[in-house]
Amino acid sequence: MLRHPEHQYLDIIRHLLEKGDKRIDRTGVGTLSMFGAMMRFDLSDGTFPVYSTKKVFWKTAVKEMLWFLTGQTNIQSLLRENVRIWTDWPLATYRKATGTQISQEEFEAKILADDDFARQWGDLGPVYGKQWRRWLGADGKEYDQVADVIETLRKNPSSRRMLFHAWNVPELGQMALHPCHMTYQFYAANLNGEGQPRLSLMVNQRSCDIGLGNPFNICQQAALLAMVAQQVDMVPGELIWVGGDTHLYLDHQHLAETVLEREPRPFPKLRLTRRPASIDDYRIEDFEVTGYDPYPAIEAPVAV
Ligand SMILES: Nc1nc(=O)c2c([nH]1)NC[C@@H]1CN(c3ccc(C(=O)N[C@@H](CCC(=O)O)C(=O)O)cc3)CN21
Ligand SMILES: O=c1ccn([C@H]2C[C@H](O)[C@@H](COP(=O)(O)O)O2)c(=O)[nH]1
Repeated sequence: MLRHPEHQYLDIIRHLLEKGDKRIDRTGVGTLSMFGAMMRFDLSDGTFPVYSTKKVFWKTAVKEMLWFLTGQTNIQSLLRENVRIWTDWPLATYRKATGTQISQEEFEAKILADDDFARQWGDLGPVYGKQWRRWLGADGKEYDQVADVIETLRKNPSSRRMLFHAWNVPELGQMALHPCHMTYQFYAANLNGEGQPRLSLMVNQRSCDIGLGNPFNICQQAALLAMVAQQVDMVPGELIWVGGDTHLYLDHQHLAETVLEREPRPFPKLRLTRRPASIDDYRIEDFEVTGYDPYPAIEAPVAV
């Protein structure tokens, strides 16, 4: 039998536990780290790579991807979707600036209720959405990299220039966090053969939190590939994920040991229930996921 593709994830975790380079990182938590990791997932049969060895809240991850695609950078619109994974960063800024010890719940409630407060305290700076959809050029123009890739896929799908990038050097200092998943490069195959062309996506991620971030990143990147493929009348091929500094936070060792004790179960399938008019029109209800039967979730703190 073919080895379950989730073993690629488990192999990285095992490698980090056994051979990871121990260091203090920016957050002060400390990590076991390695440099240069790759995983490949064949999505051509509708597979949706949501790990099974811990429950992954895939809807939250896909909602984050939909939020990137809107071009927005304020957590208010994320909180409206009940996605709370980005609150810690503006919350830390607010606490530091005001000296108050407001709770996360109270802070989120204020962001939701008060637009002025949200404008002042809820913005993450020019992070992913801004760079993907409205990269500000030195010529003063805004560039929609996602729309450009989709147009090239339609007009010139053998192009080697189909990518978007978030590492906007002059704006790095204004971002709450530097981009982690940086380049999204597309590749179309079987352009002259029978049937629909196959679209693949390679993501280059400079920094990867293997316990919390990676499970989200893999399934949201697969969701993006499904959307773009549908928009250009192709079918998903492979998702190829390449990690730079790939690390396990030292307070995630229980997570690592628990997933390694579990035998992966089959990945679920993804079906898009309708064909929205453009890449801007997808909603979470369009994602139908069947056959997801994970082991229980594993709680772990996020390093801020
Ligand atoms: N240290 C760190 N790791 C990350 O993965 C990460 C960052 N920082 N900063 C920016 C974003 C925020 N991300 C996050 C943040 C939190 C969770 C998290 O807590 N996940 C839990 C609960 C999910 C939920 O409540 O819906 C999980 O079990 O997956 C996941 C991704 C990914 N990114
Ligand atoms: O989508 C994401 C976003 C963030 N991460 C992780 C990777 C690192 O652990 C931190 C970012 O810290 P840096 O010091 O800027 O590298 O967030 C992720 O895995 N996935």
